[in-house]
Amino acid sequence: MTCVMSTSDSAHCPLPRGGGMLPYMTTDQYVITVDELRRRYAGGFEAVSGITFSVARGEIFALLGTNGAGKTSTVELLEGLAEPASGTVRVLGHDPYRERSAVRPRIGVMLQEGGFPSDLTAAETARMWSGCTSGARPVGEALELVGLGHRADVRVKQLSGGERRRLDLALALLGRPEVLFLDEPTTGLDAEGRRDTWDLVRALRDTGTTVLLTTHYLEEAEALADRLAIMHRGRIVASGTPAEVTASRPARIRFELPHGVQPGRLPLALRAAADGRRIEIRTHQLQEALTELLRWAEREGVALAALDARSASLEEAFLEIAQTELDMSTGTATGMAGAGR
Ligand SMILES: Nc1ncnc2c1ncn2[C@@H]1O[C@H](COP(=O)(O)OP(=O)(O)OP(=O)(O)O)[C@@H](O)[C@H]1O
Repeated sequence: MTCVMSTSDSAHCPLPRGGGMLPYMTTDQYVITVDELRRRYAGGFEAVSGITFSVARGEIFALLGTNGAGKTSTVELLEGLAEPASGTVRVLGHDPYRERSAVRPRIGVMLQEGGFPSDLTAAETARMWSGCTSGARPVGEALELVGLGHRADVRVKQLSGGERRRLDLALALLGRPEVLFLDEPTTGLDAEGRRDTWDLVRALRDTGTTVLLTTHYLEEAEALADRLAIMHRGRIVASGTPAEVTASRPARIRFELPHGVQPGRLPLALRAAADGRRIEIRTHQLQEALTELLRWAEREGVALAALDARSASLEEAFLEIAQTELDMSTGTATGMAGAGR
């Protein structure tokens, strides 16, 4: 949990190597830069193994990954809670660990688990927090922002898990942070709460706040992130905009052939996996393949039941990447080109 206050900017960032930087950006437009970052725990286990990325001002950047991939370990380095084993981190032009006093006032942090005194009400908790935050917004405003205005006088121990997550977010927002770190911000929220949080995060981005979030919900990353990086075992294995990450994965066309029409009658290029009458085609040329299929169906007078054509979702891309990485680590894969390597 963080106290959030305010000071002035002096962005001065080293250039990150690798695929982390947008070509049209200059270094001072990046508020977070990470270069060859490593983190080791006592005992020598390396949880973060040389990652490089950068986040531009006013951007929402998502860190995704399998359990234990190193997301929280990375975010803690960005928040200045621990010192890297090697590599560099700059947040708003400063080393967040060594120049903590310059960085902390300008960032807001929502940890995975916020520890609140359970006997205080939501408003009392926020007021306590506000006491160590310079330039804090009014407590009522912070609670309203996260939809907790009507629960201000309820004790923390009586709030639901989702409401506590919202209170956590309200505290992170108290100091009007320039950079907001959100570690799994919507875990425990219902569908409506999740959508509300997405709207709030987008609104913050639209007013210039830079947001770095971790999430297990791929749908959340797809809906929110301007850019993202997928981590696996301490390394970034894919990165880019959601569209870039999914574009490298094949699209899918599914349909059922009518009785009496054999899969062998499909145009040659489209013959793909057939499971009885059910056909699945995987293709990197969705438009061309679909056009060819529909023309063939019209020509042959074939009705395609349950026709479904779609680009790969982030979830499919993620699962494929995770599986490929797993296969590679057990020596059974054919290989994978990670965009962020
Ligand atoms: N204090 C610690 N000491 C030793 N190892 C740790 C410590 N904290 C985390 N780890 C290990 O580091 C690895 C990365 O953990 P981390 O919490 O960063 O992953 P994550 O991607 O955030 O995972 P999740 O999605 O499950 O929250 C894991 O293997 C974890 O067991």
